Amino acid sequence: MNFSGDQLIQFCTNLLQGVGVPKADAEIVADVLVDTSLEGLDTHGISRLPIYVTRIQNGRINPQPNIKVNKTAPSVATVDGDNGLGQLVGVKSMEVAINLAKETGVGAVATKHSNHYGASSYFCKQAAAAGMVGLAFTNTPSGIPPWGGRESYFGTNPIAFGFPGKEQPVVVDMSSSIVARGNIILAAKQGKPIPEGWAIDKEGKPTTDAKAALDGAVLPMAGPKGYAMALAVEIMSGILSGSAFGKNVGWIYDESTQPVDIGHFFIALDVSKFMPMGAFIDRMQQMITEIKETPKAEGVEEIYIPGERRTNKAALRNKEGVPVSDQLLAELNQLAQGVGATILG
Ligand SMILES: NC(=O)c1ccc[n+]([C@@H]2O[C@H](COP(=O)([O-])OP(=O)(O)OC[C@H]3O[C@@H](n4cnc5c(N)ncnc54)[C@H](O)[C@@H]3O)[C@@H](O)[C@H]2O)c1
Ligand SMILES: O=C(O)C[C@H](O)C(=O)O
Repeated sequence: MNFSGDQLIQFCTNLLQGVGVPKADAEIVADVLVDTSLEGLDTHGISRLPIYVTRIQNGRINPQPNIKVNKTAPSVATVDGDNGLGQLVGVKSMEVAINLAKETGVGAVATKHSNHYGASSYFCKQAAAAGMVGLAFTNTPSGIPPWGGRESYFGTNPIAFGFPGKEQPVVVDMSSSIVARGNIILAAKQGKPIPEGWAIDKEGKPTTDAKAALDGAVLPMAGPKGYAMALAVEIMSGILSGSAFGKNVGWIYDESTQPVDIGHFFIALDVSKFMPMGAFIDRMQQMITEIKETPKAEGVEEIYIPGERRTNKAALRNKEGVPVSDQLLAELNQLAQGVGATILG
């Protein structure tokens, strides 16, 4: 069944309020999740809500965090997320980075004691909408082995950038793994195999069995370069923030009640402190036009700018609604009924 963005935001907000998240915070988290689903990232949008809700219910995530901001220098702050929902902590942290950058041109924020924050692109778009270049990094439970190892150590650690653009921001957002683990989680849920080359099992052997891959490891993107990128992101978001890093990050997918202690890092750069915004946008537009005019390889219909396909998908889903599988719908409605929230559909 398809649901509109507004229906989904209302539903997610109610469900989160049902487990004790204050309305204003629930609305922020709902907006991140639904925006992600609208953009077609079904692995990181509302499909993640059941896990967040059950983690709140079993005391693993704090529904009412006291998020503390400590400004340590004119352009620098640290944030303690108090084990709140990652989307909320992420939005608040990027807000701090943007405000610092408005003053000094640059804002850098290291965030600790957080949770899985979903798709990095949201926070980068938040910065781009404020006329900033935005960067977001996060670690996540181990998924990638160090190059040459056969057991995972690093998270699937995404790195993301957002740049203001004429009609839409340019957003580069990618995990350090060959695919985000969300794709493997989804395949395991649906009982489907995964393509060769994505993962190894716990013995370090290549596997196409999604469940075996979740017990094993996801391979880094671009071989050793993905490993190097995962390591850099781990340092930025885990080590520099004072959060857990590597194997010490809690595994989100078990029934433990211990906080996972994920860390993030956010940077905002005020474009207007480098050049007039109009000049930047014109230069961006010239680059985009030149890229689009590149002669196409055989069989290619269009050259896309990073983030463009997600924006196109959002335009489509804003018209047609977001498809929600029967399985996810049943899962969400069961949770909603359990906490007395309005069901979807
Ligand atoms: N919170 C977490 O712990 C966590 C961990 C890993 C990934 N993620 C999220 O998972 C999501 C998916 O990550 P991913 O690595 O699978 O992304 P992806 O492979 O879909 O895209 C990676 C990048 O390549 C660009 N791209 C891909 N195909 C393109 C094409 N044909 N033309 C132009 N650009 C193209 C995309 O715009 C994007 O910038 C991201 O939002 C990421 O932040 C989150
Ligand atoms: O799912 C995770 O553990 C992290 C991330 O969201 C991913 O999809 O890789």
